[in-house]
Amino acid sequence: MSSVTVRVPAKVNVQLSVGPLREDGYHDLVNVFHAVSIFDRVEAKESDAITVAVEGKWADQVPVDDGNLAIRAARALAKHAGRSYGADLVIHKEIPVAGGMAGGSADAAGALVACNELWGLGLPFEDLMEIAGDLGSDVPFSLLGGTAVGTGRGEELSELPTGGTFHWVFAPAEGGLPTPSVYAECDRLRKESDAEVPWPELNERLIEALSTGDAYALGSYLSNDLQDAALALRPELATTLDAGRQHGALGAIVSGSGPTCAFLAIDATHARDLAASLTATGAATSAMAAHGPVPGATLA
Ligand SMILES: C[C@@](CO)(OP(=O)(O)O)[C@H](O)COP(=O)(O)OP(=O)(O)OC[C@H]1O[C@@H](n2ccc(N)nc2=O)[C@H](O)[C@@H]1O
Ligand SMILES: Nc1ncnc2c1ncn2[C@@H]1O[C@H](COP(=O)(O)OP(=O)(O)O)[C@@H](O)[C@H]1O
Repeated sequence: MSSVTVRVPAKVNVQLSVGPLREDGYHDLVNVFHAVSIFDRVEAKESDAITVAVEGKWADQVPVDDGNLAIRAARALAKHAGRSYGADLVIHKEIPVAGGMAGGSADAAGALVACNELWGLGLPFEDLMEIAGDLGSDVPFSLLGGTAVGTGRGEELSELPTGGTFHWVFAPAEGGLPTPSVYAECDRLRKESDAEVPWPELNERLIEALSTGDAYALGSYLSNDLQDAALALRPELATTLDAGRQHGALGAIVSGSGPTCAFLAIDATHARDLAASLTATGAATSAMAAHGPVPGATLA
């Protein structure tokens, strides 16, 4: 087999509850992931060494050395298999980079599936999920897809039933927001306000809205404990969120650590109109309509 291609989705967090800072520098989360129809493609071609090339709009913002999460995933898989393998990885990016949509995690998951196939390892999904959890907190969800709640760092996943399809608009923002900086700002703001840090709990009404496919209810229950931190670091995002609400978004939220803003639309037509309004009014430089849930990393 000379080449394998895997399609892997972006994610939005419909609930992101952040617990206290742990000894290991992470936070315990209740993190409800929802995979959406913005995809990277990871191609793996036979080679003597493990290399990566990146194509697409944000390619220049992605490292092509061992800092690339797809390279790290391929190396982790080869180590797990107990021998050296090669693969020329080519990533076709559509997921905003450092945008709070798990773009790097998606490519790591894509590389695991592509190299497992290219190298004929035949490792079961459970093995890939375990390797994924060591690569990053979001990587297991990029493999699984659909809608799921992550606990621990976010890597311990339980699938959630979703009734029907939800329609979204995502407005990427220029420049990234480093995830560690947003978590650190969240801790700083909490320390400053001397607020009691509640233990994260799953919002049962949000789960009900997901399972019944009730977009109006879901829009009212969207929550992200990192949003205040993202807005403190990037205050201009508040204007983008307000613009989406003014154009009828059922919910408006920073996606994960940001800076991408996510808007829940009424249906596909409203999503298309909302994306057009956000760019036409200058509230966003670009906007992408998408839907969810969609499957995780899948052989194309
Ligand atoms: C915030 C979220 C929401 O899904 O994703 P993004 O919005 O960035 O995509 C995730 O928690 C990001 O997941 P991921 O980007 O895989 O994080 P990791 O590589 O595991 O960790 C990067 C850094 O984020 C912080 N981190 C991450 C996860 C966690 N539960 N607590 C943390 O404090 C730590 O500073 C850590 O060093
Ligand atoms: N394959 C990759 N795609 C995107 N970013 C990557 C990749 N590999 C490493 N990175 C690095 O990871 C950082 C976080 O990227 P990403 O995972 O897209 O952000 P987020 O965690 O906000 O979703 C980027 O700034 C980039 O330097």
